[in-house]
Amino acid sequence: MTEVFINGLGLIGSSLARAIKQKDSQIKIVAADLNQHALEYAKKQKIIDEAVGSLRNAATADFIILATPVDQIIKSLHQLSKLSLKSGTIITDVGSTKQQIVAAAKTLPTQVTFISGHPMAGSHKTGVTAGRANLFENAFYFIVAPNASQVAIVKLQNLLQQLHVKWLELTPEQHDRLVGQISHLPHIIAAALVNQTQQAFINSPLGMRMAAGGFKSITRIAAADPTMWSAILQTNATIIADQLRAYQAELTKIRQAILVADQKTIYNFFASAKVSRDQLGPEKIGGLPGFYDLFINIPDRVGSIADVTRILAVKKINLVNLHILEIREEIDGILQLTFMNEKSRAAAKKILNEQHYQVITRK
Ligand SMILES: NC(=O)c1ccc[n+]([C@@H]2O[C@H](COP(=O)([O-])OP(=O)(O)OC[C@H]3O[C@@H](n4cnc5c(N)ncnc54)[C@H](O)[C@@H]3O)[C@@H](O)[C@H]2O)c1
Ligand SMILES: O=C(O)C(=O)C[C@]1(C(=O)O)C=C[C@@H](O)C=C1
Repeated sequence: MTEVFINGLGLIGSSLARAIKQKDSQIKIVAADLNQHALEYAKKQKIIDEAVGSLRNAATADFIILATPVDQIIKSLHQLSKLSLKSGTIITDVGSTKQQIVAAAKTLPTQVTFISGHPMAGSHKTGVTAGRANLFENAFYFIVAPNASQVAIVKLQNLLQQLHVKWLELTPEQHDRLVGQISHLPHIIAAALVNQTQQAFINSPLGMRMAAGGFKSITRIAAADPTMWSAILQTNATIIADQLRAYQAELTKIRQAILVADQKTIYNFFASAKVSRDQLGPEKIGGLPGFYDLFINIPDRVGSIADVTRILAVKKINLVNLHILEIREEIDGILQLTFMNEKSRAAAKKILNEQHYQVITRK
């Protein structure tokens, strides 16, 4: 019988547990958490089979999932490296930063495999009661596994099959730069805006309560858990500091334009943001109907996208959407191809593989 050990049964850990049980109720889930209430609740709701005291009980597990705040994940990896674990165990984590976690995993014994993971969906809510099996549906799930075999990666993806995510492999540095910009920086901006607004209304406490949709949508994530976010910022400090500086420069630019009534700069500031934001797509990821995506690496040269669409057109494979995901300037682009159904996706995968394109999606 497959045994899964989860350390940290909050929003993310319990969502994974629910999805694993949905895939196969015979899989045994053992969990540890500092919060006894979380464990009792999970046991009662049959989200887990057994609650235990600590990581020391992970010795018989086939999979170990670390789902505590990032600083605690790093500590757990050091603890695990001193335990005698089952040979072939796959250890994974769900932490929001990767460079320090992957470095800490280097101390693990060679008979286990470490595959770092990061589901790119979640909530400002925390705890076991906020979790749900379809939290990550259609979201990206980053895999950072410089030393893992494809066989091990596929084993983990099979365990997490019910999540219905889009798998994408990144290096630790690519990962931390990417999420620094699209996740960590926005959380800092939201919290800073709430703090500054609070100060602005220090003598009129009802001021913030007057806020309508605008303030509420940009600050929803300021309600996120401070423990989790302190650990994230601490483990991605240099990258976030650079991104914050670039953001401050953008604020300085618009401040200057306002002061000198430079209407053209002000207009372009909003117009360029609107074009980019309009391309972002739907607000909600969890619960959307399934899309059939393929991700391929494309070389950074004129005509490379046209080459891909021509190959598909010759085979009469219809594309629903095509999107270039630029992760960093220096590396090749990633092209996201969306199809109407699985049959088209599979046919496209086959033909593009034959033409030596590197397909990076796994299902
Ligand atoms: N919240 C999100 O949107 C989101 C999304 C993706 C990834 N993540 C990452 O997932 C991880 C968990 O986040 P979450 O949102 O589930 O937080 P959470 O607060 O809901 O859950 C964390 C759980 O870990 C437990 N815990 C803390 N320290 C522990 C320790 N030393 N040993 C055992 N249990 C401990 C807490 O009691 C809690 O139940 C974090 O690393 C976070 O960066 C969060
Ligand atoms: O939806 C939210 O509330 C989130 O903040 C989720 C969110 C993010 O998008 O920044 C937060 C942290 C994670 O590491 C991944 C996802």
